[in-house]
Order: sequence, then structure tokens, then C-alpha cells
Amino acid sequence: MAMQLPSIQDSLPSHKDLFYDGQWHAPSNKQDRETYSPGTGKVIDRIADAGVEDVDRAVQAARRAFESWRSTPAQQRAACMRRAADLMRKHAKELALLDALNTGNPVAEMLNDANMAAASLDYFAGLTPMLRGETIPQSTSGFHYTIREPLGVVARIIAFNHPVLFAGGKMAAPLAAGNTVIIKPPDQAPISCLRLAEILSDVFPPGVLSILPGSAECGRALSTHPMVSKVTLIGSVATGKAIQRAAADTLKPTLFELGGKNALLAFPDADIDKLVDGVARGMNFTWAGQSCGSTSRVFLHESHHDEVLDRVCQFVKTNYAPGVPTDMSTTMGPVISKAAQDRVLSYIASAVDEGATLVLGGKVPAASPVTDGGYFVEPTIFANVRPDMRIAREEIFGPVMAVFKWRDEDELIRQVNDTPYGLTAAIYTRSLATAHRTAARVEAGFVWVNQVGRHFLGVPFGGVKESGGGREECLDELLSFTQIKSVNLSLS
Ligand SMILES: NC(=O)c1ccc[n+]([C@@H]2O[C@H](COP(=O)([O-])OP(=O)(O)OC[C@H]3O[C@@H](n4cnc5c(N)ncnc54)[C@H](O)[C@@H]3O)[C@@H](O)[C@H]2O)c1
Repeated sequence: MAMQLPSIQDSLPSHKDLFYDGQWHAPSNKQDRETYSPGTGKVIDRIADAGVEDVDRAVQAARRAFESWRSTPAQQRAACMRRAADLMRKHAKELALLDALNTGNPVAEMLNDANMAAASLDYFAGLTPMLRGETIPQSTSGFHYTIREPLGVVARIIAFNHPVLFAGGKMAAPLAAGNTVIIKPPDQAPISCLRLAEILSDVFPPGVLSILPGSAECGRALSTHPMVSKVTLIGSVATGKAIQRAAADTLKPTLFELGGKNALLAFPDADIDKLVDGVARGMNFTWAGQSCGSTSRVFLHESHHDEVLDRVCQFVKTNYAPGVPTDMSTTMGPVISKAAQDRVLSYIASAVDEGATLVLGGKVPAASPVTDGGYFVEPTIFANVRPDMRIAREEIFGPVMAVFKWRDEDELIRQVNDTPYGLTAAIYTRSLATAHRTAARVEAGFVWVNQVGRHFLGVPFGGVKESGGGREECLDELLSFTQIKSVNLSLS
């Protein structure tokens, strides 16, 4: 029997304001903004827009709450987090529906997001016993030990492609470590985060968790506020650089998960069935390619290039069709906005101008009642892409795959690494030696072998070069929200 979803009307949050200090507040400047549904282009509602003064109030409240949250026993903090996880699972369908409505990503996939965020809360709740120090036998006349302390108020600024996953999942590590957290939802898709704030409103003591919808101005105010102890971003490289500069005046530590222009490397001995599946799925056409980890540069060996390209096109035609995001059977959504649709189309035009071969898609789908008004782009594949073309170098964040043909392994690695990005890479081969040799040579923080796309709680996720720094989804993430204090006792 098909899964029953709640109605959109019943799922929408009743609050449209700012959640901090355990309560809802109207923005001090009375400012709000329309939020849209990318699947229809229609306005859903008006949502408050936090300004500098609101940020200050929220930060002050979060700082007050920090004093008691940090000294709440870790097991008690973990219990609150597990309750939050249970509530997220209980409300997963409505949260998924709101993300589908507000981001355009198909609802069937968004259900995974709510459940993965809940899993992160459970995971970091379980890691709290690791918040421990060391003893250092430095001298016989002294006793030396370290304590791991939380930092204070942590601001987490998130991107639009997975609001519930990022809001729910990214609060987990800093809360577990004893910090208070302010989430800034994505400007384009704040609605599910407001519903999440309603669902979790009495789980944590007032001020421990705040949700401040707003634009870049809100993000900037968080990045510069002297009482914010650490600022993190899931977003673009340009925003990461802006935040790094803004945080410099208060010497605030940062943690960045930024963009990617990720490569899939297919060796001549690859299992062709697995490869076809991986090339197609790695592009994340389901959410119109809007994923930092999408393997948008595909390097096929000349021995299988034509066969694999042909089969990937068939696979994509069969499995991805633009549709209504809130419908459980939809396999592909729109991009986030009209501006994003225009940007993706301009990349497609640039590839045609620069001489790449368009083998699939390349335009807005023909008008139909299903896609009418939405910001859809067909799943698009280019072959004969050269490394100097714009679609080979820039993150498109849309459903556009660039396919390259290779012959020489050293030249392949040179081309794969010839990018300022370094988030993920996927390697397809039957040879263990090739897999390990190549994994060591690719400049990426997260490497898949004979698979794509998956994250594994406990396995560090993060980028190298301009794709970011620091590692998440693992013990390192928890510890990155702590600082070490050393205590030296004289025993004489
Ligand atoms: N590495 C990862 O885990 C990961 C995951 C998802 C998305 N991303 C990246 O995110 C980007 C797409 O998302 P986007 O368009 O929402 O990114 P974006 O950088 O435009 O915005 C991200 C967030 O930063 C805020 N922001 C914008 N300017 C700011 C400023 N000057 N100071 C403080 N905050 C500011 C925005 O309001 C938003 O909440 C892509 O580059 C994608 O690769 C990375």
C-alpha cells in the first residue's frame, strides 16, 4: 500500500517568526520575506527575517543558557537529544513534505533526510562519554591533566538543499559537547526549520537551541558577533571566504562544508553494470544535481566510453522525470529558484558554445500540468568535454553532467586534481591495487570505491582545498566543538 502523507496544510508551521530564548519573537525591524515553492513558482507564505538586533538578542539568550547547559550532566544532555531524535522520526513525514514543498526535492527522498538527522542526534548523544581529558605523567612532583570544555554559542549557517537534514543533524555535535546552538536556515527554504523549532520547542531548556530565519545579513551578524564562539557553514566557497574574513576580527574558529566539482574515475576493468548505475546516481538528478557531493565530472576510459555513455543516457531517461515534488512517485525535482534555473541554462549554453556534445536534455522540459510554473531543467549530459570549458571547471549546482574520455592514468589524475575544489571522488575498478593507488592520488576529502553518494555516520566527511576544512559526522566533529584546558597541580 502506498505511504500516506499528511496534508500540506496540516504540516505547515503556525509560527513564522524567530525562535530564541525558548519563545517566538517578531523581528525587531518587522521585516519579513516571501518564500516560494520551486515546484510551482507560487508563494507559500511570508517568513520573518532576523536583523542585527535580533541576532544580538538571540546570542545573549544563548550565552545565558550556555552557563547551565554546559554543566548539565552529559547523559542528561544526551537524553534531550534522543528525545529530539524520536520527535524528528515521529514527524518525519510532515518535515519531508515541507522540504519537498519549499526546496523542490522529491518527498520520498526527503523522508530519508529527517531520519538521517535523527540518526545524527542519536549518534552524537552516544558519543558524549568521549568528552574526556587525559593525564600526562610529565613530572613526579606534579599532576597534569586536561579537561575538554565546550566553546559557548555556536552558529550553524546552512544551505538550501537539505534543510531538515542540516538543521537537525548539525545541531547534534555542538549540543552534545555542551554548547548552545543557533541555526540559520537557508533564505530560500526556511519553512521546515520553523516546524522543527515548533516540534522541539520544549525539548531543550530555553536558549539552548535557537532557529533564526534570515538572509545573508543574519549570517553576517552571527559571523561577527563577539559572543558567538564558533561559526560554521554549509554553503558555497564564496560565502565560506566571506565568513572567514568576517570571523577574523574576533578570531572565531570556523568549520566549513563547501562546494565541489567532484570526479568519478572509471578504470577499464570496472564492472560495467555497477559503473552505469554509479555514474547516473552520483549526479543526484533526483534533486536536480543540487548536492555538494555530486560526481559531476565523469572520466570514462576510452575502452568503454561509448557503451557506458549510451547506457547512462538510457538509465537517466528511464529513471528521472521532472514531477511534482510533494508526490511520493516523483523521481526528479526542480532547481531552487528562477535565478538558479537561468544560471544552469547559461552553463548549458556555454558548453554548447565551447564545443561540447550535448547527448541528453539541455533545456527546460516542455510545458505540462506537472511542471508548469516550476524551475525545472531536464537531466543533461555533455560528452567530449575539455578541461578548459566552464562546465568542467565551475560548480553548476544543477542537473548537468560533464563526461570526459581518458587514456593515460597520469594525465587522468592530473585533470581530476586540476580544480580548486576537493570534496568527493568515486573510483570504479575491480582491482584493489588500482583502488588504493588512486584513492591515495586524488585530492578529495571523501572517496568512494565502486559506490557513490552514501555517507556513513562515524566516517569523517569533509573537503580539502577550497571545499572546506574540518571533518563532520564523526568523533572529530564532536571534539571540534570543545577546547582543551590543561591543569597542573604541584604535589610538593
Ligand atoms: N560540503 C557540504 O557538505 C555541502 C552541502 C550542501 C551544500 N553545499 C554547498 O552549498 C552551496 C549551495 O547552497 P547555497 O546556495 O545555499 O549557498 P550560499 O553560500 O549562497 O548560502 C549558504 C548560507 O549562507 C548564508 N550566507 C550567504 N552569504 C553570507 C554571508 N556573507 N555571511 C554569512 N552567511 C551568509 C545564506 O543565507 C545561507 O544560509 C553549493 O556551493 C554547495 O556545494 C555544501
